[in-house]
Amino acid sequence: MPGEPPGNFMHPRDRVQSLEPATGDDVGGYVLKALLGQGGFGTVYLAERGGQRYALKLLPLAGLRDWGERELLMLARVKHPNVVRLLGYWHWPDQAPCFLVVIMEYVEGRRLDVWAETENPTAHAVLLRILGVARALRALHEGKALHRDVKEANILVREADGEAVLVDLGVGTHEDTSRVTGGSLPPGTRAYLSPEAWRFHREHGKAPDAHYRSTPADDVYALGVVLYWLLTGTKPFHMVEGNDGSMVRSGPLVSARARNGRVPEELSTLCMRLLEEGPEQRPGAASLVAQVEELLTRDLPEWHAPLCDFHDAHNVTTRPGPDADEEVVWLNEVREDFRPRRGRRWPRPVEHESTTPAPEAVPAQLMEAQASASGMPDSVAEASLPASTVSGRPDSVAEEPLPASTVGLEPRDSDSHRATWRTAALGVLLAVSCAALLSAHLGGWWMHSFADEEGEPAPGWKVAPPVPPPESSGAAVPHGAVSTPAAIALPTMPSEEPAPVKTQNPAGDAQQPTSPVRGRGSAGKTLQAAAAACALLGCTGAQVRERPSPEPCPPGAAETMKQLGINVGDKMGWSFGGSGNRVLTVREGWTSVEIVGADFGDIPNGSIASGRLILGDRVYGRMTQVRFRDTGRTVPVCMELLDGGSERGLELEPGSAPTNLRVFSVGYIRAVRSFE
Ligand SMILES: Nc1ncnc2c1ncn2[C@@H]1O[C@H](COP(=O)(O)OP(=O)(O)OP(=O)(O)O)[C@@H](O)[C@H]1O
Repeated sequence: MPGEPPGNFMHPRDRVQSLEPATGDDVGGYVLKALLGQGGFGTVYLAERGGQRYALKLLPLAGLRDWGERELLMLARVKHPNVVRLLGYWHWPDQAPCFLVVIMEYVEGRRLDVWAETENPTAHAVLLRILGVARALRALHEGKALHRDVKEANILVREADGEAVLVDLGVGTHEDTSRVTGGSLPPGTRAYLSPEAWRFHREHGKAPDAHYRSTPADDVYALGVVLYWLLTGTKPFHMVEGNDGSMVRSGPLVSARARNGRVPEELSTLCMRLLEEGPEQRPGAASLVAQVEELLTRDLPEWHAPLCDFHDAHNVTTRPGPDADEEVVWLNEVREDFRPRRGRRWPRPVEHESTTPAPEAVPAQLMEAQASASGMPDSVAEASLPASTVSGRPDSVAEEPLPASTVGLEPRDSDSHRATWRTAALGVLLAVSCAALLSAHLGGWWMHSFADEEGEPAPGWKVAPPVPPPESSGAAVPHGAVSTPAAIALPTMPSEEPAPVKTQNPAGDAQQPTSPVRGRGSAGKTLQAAAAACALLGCTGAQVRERPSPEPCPPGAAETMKQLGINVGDKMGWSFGGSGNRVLTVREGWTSVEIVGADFGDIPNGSIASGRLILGDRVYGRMTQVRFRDTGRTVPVCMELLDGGSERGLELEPGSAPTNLRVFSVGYIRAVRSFE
């Protein structure tokens, strides 16, 4: 559904949340197996019935009936292999219906952004997916319908045949349907809105009855944004606030090929045509299909080379430079000779655990081949999840900059510690096996050795710190420049390098420029987590750390996020301080992270999110305020920290101790309705 709920929208789901079913529940004979996605309006589950799998979308009836029925109408109208298929619907529960339940075919696959991040596709492969979406749009447009929310998150790449399937017609419209939205902007997601929609908003936004009427050219433009991101790893523009308060583009449009020299010229030209300023200059969907089909006949090598550089175990930085901030520039400016890194992530080598001598660096592609050949998991972030539940990032995020309230950085990318994934994985395996054995047999001893290493555990570490109920403090969640003990710890190991990071005050002010990081490779993390959890839990006997208690958002956070164009579930990158992907040491308490990768809604890239780190079975981050990088404006938000695999909280890295929590320095930050 829309990235941006319409007008003066009060979320009806808040009213029915307690009635909402959960995984494992039976909804009219369909057993909910897994959460596939939760958007601004509905919740989508993988469900099973009679051995068959389905996707069930639950939309609260209260207030959303129009939207739900609109989605039904749209789905019923369009029957196309590249559009998700409607199988039925009913109101649930039968006695006192609260939800519209839409039954759809289950598209087993990955979101387009996840697919791209994992596969590091070629121009040819990208074009095949664009062809599927173009065909879907052609069918919609020929049927006088518009999708109005074309974006990576609404395109699934079906595992079985690789076809792109368009989902979420919830804010689509048909020439016969009545208008549901208010306001001068159409529903949809800001980064994908056409220039003419923004122009209309600028010129007529203040008029009470102004209503932008979307056209097929809006869908085509949005597909252009998708294509541009697939080719370059960045959005064509960032929207920034202009002098008059309206949203304007951050700079001129740079061709896809200028951003990434691996993009074939003709494909770049096509992409730029989709992004033309004037709607009449863009091709219609039918013409687009024909042009794409024609381009697919090209057979030059450049069409079959990966568009981006591969991640490998150590290339977490791009190019060496006299100044590390060069990479920050890379993130924000035109780069002719650099590409974002994509492809399956590498197991992070566990340099300190492995005693194997470092082999020579192995080219990324070759390493990938080795990884596949051996059958070892090469992408743990995705290996253990149903494909379509793996969420990806909407922008080139996992490879970005940061500040932080951190100390104790442990470099991951040192040449002197190079090891292949094989030796690294073996190292982890051995370390974990040992950890498990030791914890089982020598728990007391280990606890003792911990005390030796860390000194007396800090008071309160034996149980997860209770989260004070919001009423108890008078404020729901601390925000503003309130400081709990700083989430800064001293380096714990002599081998750790001094932290090349800035420090921050509790309000989250960045005091030094940031250094960049790259996406985290996460294979082996389960094992590492096991080791770390064992270190923290098993060896201390009876203490079991659990998740922190749920908490509501700070007052005003939901409204503010809505105004900023951020919906519940939206994600962006975050980073703790330092240069590069790092394990670093933090403590519970107030902390700050940098929002990295792109603007998050209207929050500028590089702004500082602050909140608390809480130790449970993992380290949970609850961010309750954001300070804008450019204006210094501080607003309440409700966002949680996810790790690089989009799991809530940060995994404890080996070597964590109660007062010195070792975590990885980058991940995702997600807008939430409450802290669960
Ligand atoms: N038929 C399907 N098969 C598999 N996964 C699906 C299906 N429909 C939706 N999903 C997954 O669920 C996610 C949310 O679905 P959808 O976009 O329809 O919900 P929404 O509430 O409208 O979300 P949003 O407000 O974010 O757009 C999708 O991004 C996709 O990953």
